[in-house]
Amino acid sequence: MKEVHVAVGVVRQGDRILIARRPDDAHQGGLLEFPGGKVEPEERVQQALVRELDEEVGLRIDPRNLRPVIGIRHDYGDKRVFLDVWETDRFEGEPHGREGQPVQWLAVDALHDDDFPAANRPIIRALRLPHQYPITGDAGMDGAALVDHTCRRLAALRPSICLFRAPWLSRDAYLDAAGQLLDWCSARSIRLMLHGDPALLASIPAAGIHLPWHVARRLDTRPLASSGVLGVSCHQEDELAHAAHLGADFVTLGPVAETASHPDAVPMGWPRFTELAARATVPVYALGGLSLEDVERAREAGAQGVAGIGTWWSNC
Ligand SMILES: Nc1nc2c([nH]c(=O)n2[C@H]2C[C@H](O)[C@@H](COP(=O)(O)OP(=O)(O)OP(=O)(O)O)O2)c(=O)[nH]1
Ligand SMILES: [Mg+2]
Repeated sequence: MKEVHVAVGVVRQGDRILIARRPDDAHQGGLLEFPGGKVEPEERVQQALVRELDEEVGLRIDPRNLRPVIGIRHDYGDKRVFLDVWETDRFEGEPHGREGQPVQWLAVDALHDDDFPAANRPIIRALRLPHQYPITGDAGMDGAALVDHTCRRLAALRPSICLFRAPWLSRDAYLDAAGQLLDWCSARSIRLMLHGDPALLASIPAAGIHLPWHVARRLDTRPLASSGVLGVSCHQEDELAHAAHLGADFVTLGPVAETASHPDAVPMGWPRFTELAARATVPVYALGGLSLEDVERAREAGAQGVAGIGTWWSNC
């Protein structure tokens, strides 16, 4: 079955997104959708999206204002699609359903998986995630010093999500520090991710769990409810597939470049990263030897953004 290349548009106004309803008689009919449609032969995806947004909802967009969100391959059984998703918050015109379809502005939190075609799940995940995923560092630091330092760095960066990674601590020491960080983060709307075994969440009700690959590989089903956030550390293609099978909300993939925290790991480089991200069916953060300056480059390579220690931990 030939794959259909679909240009999909995430049009933002503040924190709300333009959503349409697919006609009852269309493929995946009756469900909600991001406006868009098939890329015609000879058309670039951005051109196709500019055309579709005009035809479907009456908006005029400059293709230079489109930014990549994610690319998702999905097999519906009766149709195979490649959803090539782009976003913009710059448009002219008042959106209206030019093909008679209802359109509305919905907050990201009001987008529910079951209202959309199945292929949209990772798109909704991607829209809920930021472009930076900071990970704590500094092997050897512990106790109050580690908690204080982490809070100071978080106060400076103000991320919306953060991974507390400290594999050098005992389980008790890790849980103690994580409990203090959770109080601090909750008061500032920072989603704190724990690192390691899903059972940690029973002691500390953090936003979610990030599984190192050696933990992820032993699991066969998603280890937490869909309201929690599941991240998985991946390094190669079969690991990405397993993370998707576990229902991961996102993965990290790397190392992309050489990194001081894992000096023995062989970097995959941007070309390989781009290839793997294109085949992934969950949002992928680029990891390893990157800094905040690499966010744009990572997004061009198909990433959700940049994850890492070096991105924010030093330069206190
Ligand atoms: N536009 C859009 N299509 C989606 C989404 N999710 C999803 O699985 N699809 C699928 C459904 C369709 O099989 C395909 C898009 O086709 P379409 O019906 O929008 O194509 P089109 O606008 O060119 O319409 P037509 O010429 O076939 O009438 O992608 C989504 O969020 N937006
Ligand atoms: Mg369409």
